[in-house]
Amino acid sequence: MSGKAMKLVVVGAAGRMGQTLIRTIHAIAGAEVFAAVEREGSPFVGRDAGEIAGLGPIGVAVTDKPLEAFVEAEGVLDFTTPAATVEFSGLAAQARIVHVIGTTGCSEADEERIRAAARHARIVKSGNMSLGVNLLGVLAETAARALGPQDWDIEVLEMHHRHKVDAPSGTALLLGQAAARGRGIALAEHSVRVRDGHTGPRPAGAIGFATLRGGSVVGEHSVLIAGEGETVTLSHSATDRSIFARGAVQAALWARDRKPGLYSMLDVLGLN
Ligand SMILES: NC(=O)C1=CN([C@@H]2O[C@H](COP(=O)(O)OP(=O)(O)OC[C@H]3O[C@@H](n4cnc5c(N)ncnc54)[C@H](OP(=O)(O)O)[C@@H]3O)[C@@H](O)[C@H]2O)C=CC1
Ligand SMILES: O=C(O)C1=N[C@H](C(=O)O)C[C@H](O)C1
Repeated sequence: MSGKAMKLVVVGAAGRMGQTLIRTIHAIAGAEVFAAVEREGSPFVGRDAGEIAGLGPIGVAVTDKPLEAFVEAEGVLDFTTPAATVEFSGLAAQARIVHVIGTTGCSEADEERIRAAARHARIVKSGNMSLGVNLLGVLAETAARALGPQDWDIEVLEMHHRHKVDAPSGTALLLGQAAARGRGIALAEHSVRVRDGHTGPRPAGAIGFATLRGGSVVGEHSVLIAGEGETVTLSHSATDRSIFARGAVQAALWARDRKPGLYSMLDVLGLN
């Protein structure tokens, strides 16, 4: 383990998570904001990343040249868009640095490109970087295993702010995957993501998803397991994005001395 602060690049540095990451890394002794990246044409290119994040100047100007930043760095923290993340995974693999991916809404084709990059890079990817949600996933898996599909119905409910562009959330899918693992089934074959009109009765063993959007909600998730006359509800409320940023920095530090591969926050947190 190196004693020096880990040199981290924040991509999407002017975004909601990007700014939170800049503030979080700045406050952690074992990590430093080495570079900050925004897309070509962004009005933030050339501005100081600390000023954008409300810290005051930190001497790191936002750049639109990710590879130049990556080759001198040790890790990249990426909460951007699926298209950008796929591109960054190739560049991070080329530069042989750690890539922490928080971006959600990736397609199966995107996931395949990320798996390919993980042959050369150390990638940690999770729909939610917080300790609380990853523990909730473990609890949901245990509950789903104990409460069988003939008598108990699983529904995942989530709410996020009005700006969120993907649904269901990455966290809702992570929780659905955990419940499916508990039941020993493939989520893709049992998930019900939309209901509208005359749907007919609920198929036994389905894992349903419901999505709410509005206001400034950081992230609300519940797994409801409903039986005859009783419902078990497992919930998590995020009130501050710093929980995701701290998890991302922890993931980068954890992956620093690992072999190339695709890891999850369960690996980082020792919950696997
Ligand atoms: N896993 C987790 O724990 C969490 C995951 N997320 C996920 O992180 C992602 C980002 O969320 P949020 O911060 O709210 O979104 P924002 O839209 O606020 O931020 C995204 C940033 O990425 C920038 N960006 C887009 N494309 C590129 C590119 N090619 N190069 C560099 N920068 C780029 C955007 O710039 P521009 O606006 O100019 O396009 C923007 O500044 C979402 O997928 C969200 O679901 C969020 C929180 C926690
Ligand atoms: O877009 C967000 O804001 C969040 N996205 C992640 C998700 O899709 O689950 C994590 C968190 O809930 C916030």
